[in-house]
Amino acid sequence: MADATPFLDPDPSVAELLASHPSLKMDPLCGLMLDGVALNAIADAVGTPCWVMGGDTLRTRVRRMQQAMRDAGLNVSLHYAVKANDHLAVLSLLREEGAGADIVSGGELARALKAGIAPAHIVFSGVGKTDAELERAIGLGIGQINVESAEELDIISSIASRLGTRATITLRVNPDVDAGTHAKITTGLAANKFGIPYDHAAALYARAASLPGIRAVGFATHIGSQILSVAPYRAAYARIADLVRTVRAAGQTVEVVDCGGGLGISYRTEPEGQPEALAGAMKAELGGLDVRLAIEPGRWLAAPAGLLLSSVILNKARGNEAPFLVLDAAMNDLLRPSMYDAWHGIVPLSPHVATLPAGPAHVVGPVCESGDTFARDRHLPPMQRGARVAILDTGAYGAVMSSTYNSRPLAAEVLVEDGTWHVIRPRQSLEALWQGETVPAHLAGTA
Ligand SMILES: Cc1ncc(COP(=O)(O)O)c(C=O)c1O
Ligand SMILES: N[C@@H](CCCC[NH3+])C(=O)O
Repeated sequence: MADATPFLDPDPSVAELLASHPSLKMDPLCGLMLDGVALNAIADAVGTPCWVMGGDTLRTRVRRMQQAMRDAGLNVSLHYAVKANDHLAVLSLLREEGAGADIVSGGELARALKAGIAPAHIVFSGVGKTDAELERAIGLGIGQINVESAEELDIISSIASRLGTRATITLRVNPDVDAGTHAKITTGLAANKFGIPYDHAAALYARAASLPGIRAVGFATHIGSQILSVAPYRAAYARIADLVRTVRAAGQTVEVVDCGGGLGISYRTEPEGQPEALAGAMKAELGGLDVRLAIEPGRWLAAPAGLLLSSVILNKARGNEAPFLVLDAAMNDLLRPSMYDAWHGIVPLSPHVATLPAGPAHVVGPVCESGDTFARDRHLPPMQRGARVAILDTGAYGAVMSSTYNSRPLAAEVLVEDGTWHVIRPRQSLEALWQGETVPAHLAGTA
C-alpha cells in the first residue's frame, strides 16, 4: 500500500497495468473489458460512477487460495472476511465456492445468514462485540467466537450460561509482530487494540477451560492487512505454535488455530502476496501440531476482482501546471486514497485514448475537500469531458467504505459473470438519501 512517501520508480503504464491484471483486456473496438464484458456497455446502461465486480475473477482467486492450502497438504477452512465486500451477491458466490464467513458485527452476521452461510461456518471476530450481538451469535450456535480480551471472555461466559449453552471460542492472541504494512491497518503489535497480549494468553486459556458456558478450542491471530511478505506470518505462527505447545504441556487441549487474513495484492508495482507462500508458512510453523487450521482472507480475494467506473466531468487546465481531471466519482465512493494515500491504477476505457502519449494530471473528485484526490501527478493520456476511466483493485474496501457525504447517492453496483452482467444494486435515488429522516412538526415545511 502507498503511504505519503513519493515512489522512487515510475508509475506503471496502462500497458503494464493491463499486463498485471489478467481479468482486464483492451479490445480494439469495445475498449476495456472485465472478464470478457465491455465496461463501456455497462457504463452506457447504468451510468457512472459504478462499481463492477468480476465474478469469474473472484471464483478463480478463491479456488487458487483453496488449492494452495490443499497442495500444501493442509486441512483449512476458509472464512471470507465479510468486511472487505459485504454485498449479498459476493457472499453468495463465495458460499457457492465453499467459503464460510468471518464477521465483525451483528450486521455482517445478518448478511452472512441472508446469503445462506450456515451459522456453523461463521467466525465472529472484533475487539468490541455488544451483548446483543453476542446473544444472537451464541443463540444461533455460530461456529467460533474469537475472543479479544479477558473482559470479553467473562461476558461470553455469562451470556452463554444464561442461554443454557456453551460458546465455542478461540483466544485471539496479539503476537506483537510487525506486519510491515500501513500503520492504520496493522493489528498485531502490542500497541494495537486487537487481541490478548501474548504473555497473558496461556493463563487466560487455562481460565477459559474452567469457565461455565465456554468451550475453548484454540487460538486465533490476525496481524494486519495488505501484508506482502510471508516473514511476519511465519513469526506470528511460530509464536502461536509455541503457545499451543505450552498449553498442551499444561494439560489443555487445542483443536484449532485460526491464522487470520491480511494477504496483500499488487496495487502498483509491488509483487502480490502468494497464497502458496502463505500455505508454506502455515505448514512450516503449524503443520506438525495436529490442529484444524482456518484463514480469514478478504482483500486478496476481492480487491483485484473489482473496479470503479467513472467519467471525467471536466479537465481543469492550469497553464503549465498539471491539470485537475475532475471525475464523477469521489472520496465518498472510494475512500482509500484519501484515508491511506493509497495508490490505485487508473485506466481509460477507450482503446484510442489509452495509446495517446501520457502527461501528468491530478485526478480528483467533486467533493468539497482537497483530500478528495485519487492521484497526484499521475501520467495519463489526455482526457476530456465524458471520457471514462476504471479505477482498479477496488473490489475490497471500496463500496463497503462508501458514504453519501455531500449528499452524493451511493453508486450503482454490477456483477459480471459468464460473459454477461447484472445490476446488483441500482444507483441510490435522491429520495433514498433522506429515507428514515423525520422533521419535527414545528419545522415541517415542504419536507
Ligand atoms: C480479524 C480479521 N480477519 C480478517 C481480516 C481480513 O483482512 P484482509 O482483507 O486484509 O485479508 C481482517 C481485516 O484486516 C480482520 O480484522
Ligand atoms: N480498510 C482497509 C483495510 C482494513 C482491514 C480491516 N481489518 C483498506 O482499505 O485497506
